[in-house]
Amino acid sequence: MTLLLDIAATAATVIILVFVFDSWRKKANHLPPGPPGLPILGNLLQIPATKQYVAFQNLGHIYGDITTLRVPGTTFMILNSRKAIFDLFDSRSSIYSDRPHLVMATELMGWDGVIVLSNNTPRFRNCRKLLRKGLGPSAVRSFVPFLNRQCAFYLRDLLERPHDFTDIFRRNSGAISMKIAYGYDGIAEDDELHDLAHKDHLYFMETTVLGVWFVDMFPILRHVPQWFPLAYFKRYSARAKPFILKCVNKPFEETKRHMRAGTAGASFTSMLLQHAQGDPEVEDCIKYSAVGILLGQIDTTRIVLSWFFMAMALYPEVQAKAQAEIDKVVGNERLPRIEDKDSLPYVFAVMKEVFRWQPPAKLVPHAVSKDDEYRGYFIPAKTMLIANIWAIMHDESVYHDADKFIPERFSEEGAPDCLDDAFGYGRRGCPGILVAQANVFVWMATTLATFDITKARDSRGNVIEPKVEDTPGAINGPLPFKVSVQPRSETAVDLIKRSVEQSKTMSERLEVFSLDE
Ligand code: HEM
Repeated sequence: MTLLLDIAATAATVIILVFVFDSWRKKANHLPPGPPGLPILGNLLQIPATKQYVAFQNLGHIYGDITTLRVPGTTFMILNSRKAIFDLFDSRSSIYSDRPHLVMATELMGWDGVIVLSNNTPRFRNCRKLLRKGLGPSAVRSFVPFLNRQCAFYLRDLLERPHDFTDIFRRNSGAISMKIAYGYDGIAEDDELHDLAHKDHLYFMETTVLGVWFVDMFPILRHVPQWFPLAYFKRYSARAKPFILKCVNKPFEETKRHMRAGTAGASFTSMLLQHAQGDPEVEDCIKYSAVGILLGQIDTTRIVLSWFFMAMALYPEVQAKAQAEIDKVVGNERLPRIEDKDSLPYVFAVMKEVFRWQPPAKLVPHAVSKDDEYRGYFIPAKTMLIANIWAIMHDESVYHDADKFIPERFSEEGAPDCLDDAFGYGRRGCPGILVAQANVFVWMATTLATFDITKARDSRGNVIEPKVEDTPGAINGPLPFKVSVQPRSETAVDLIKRSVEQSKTMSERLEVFSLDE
């Protein structure tokens, strides 16, 4: 009798397992369509090393706006339409807010605590809450005088070293993020820290590129020793990790030291630490959120402004129209300010068009935490889904002549707001959006007020045509290019000099802000 029961129970278990496996197999076979791949390599050879967003957009034309691709170790999906992205990343944000697991960046490099690579865990949600407070409307209002003031120094640098515009963007945006995150003046106070932040950022950019590090595809490789001939990634991470940990810890500890000495000004870190009451978990969240500000701000701002300079050289008529608006509304007695944004709609449209024409984050990856179904397709838990922001911004059915720079498109009826896409989606949307927009707007407006940007000439006087070519990597900036940056007039030079003198007399400190919003 017992034997019979055993046999019956075993048979029932087998039937259930077969049923579960069969229904899983049917579902797994019902993934969104995609190109056939090779055994083992899958679609690896169909993904180019550069301009993946164009290849992904082309696949979308063939297979539809959700395309499945397989590479060794993972299956992922490309979202090529605004509708699919909003349906999943926004409307189903509670399950589409994880990140793909990057072994190289998190486990080997030491970035496991940073927000941008975290899954949607309780810790992540606490950190996002802190970021909402520390970069919310009240905080950003308090940053405005500092951001306005900082423009004068940026223009002075541009006047002195017009050819070094990329370096000027890099150093000034680094200084702004150090100030907001820690209350530091990164240039004057601690050059080493400033350089550390940039080095850190480079490491971050190099190690978060998808599909480049073998160890991300074959996580078992994380266990190979450093001396192993192909273990370049191990040696690289061993070299980099101490810098990363220093960049995470040093400015945070310095801020705490200043707080104990009573010399700390307002900043994201100091304001939030006052309310942390020594709770180590909250302090850890603050520390890593502050690093998120450095990583989030430094390169995006440099990139947006670089594309802006290129656009102004390529489209002089746009530049002239924006300058005419500034001359009429602001005049030449003072520099434009963040508060002028609503009275400068064309300049604001120029800013939007830069974000649309060359979105800094062209491909944005999320991962799904649970099995899901969409339009009858199966999306298994842990699948990485990549929003092709570039494809949406260059969708001809939405933005005509999408490769051209046409700010006027935003005054046409029904034009979508590209800023809803440029800063990401759902619970993962960029927490620095208010700071970024205020900062980028005022840099663009003050540049237009005081400088003419035109195509450069070589030593024989021939025009050097800037090429609209981007760098490979997670954040896409232009390849190095030359433009000519000249002050618009003697009056503009005087205005810059006067503004620098006035700014020197203003407080460098950020104002105290409310954490209630
Ligand atoms: C110039 C412009 C900027 C652009 C275009 C930009 C764009 C983005 C995008 C597309 C994401 C990913 C969103 C997603 O996964 O759906 C992101 C994440 C993030 N950004 Fe920005 N960003 C900019 C500036 C900033 C600034 C100024 C800060 C801080 C002050 C910042 C902090 C962050 C952080 C911490 C994250 C990670 C959020 C998370 O993973 O949950 N960003 N940003």
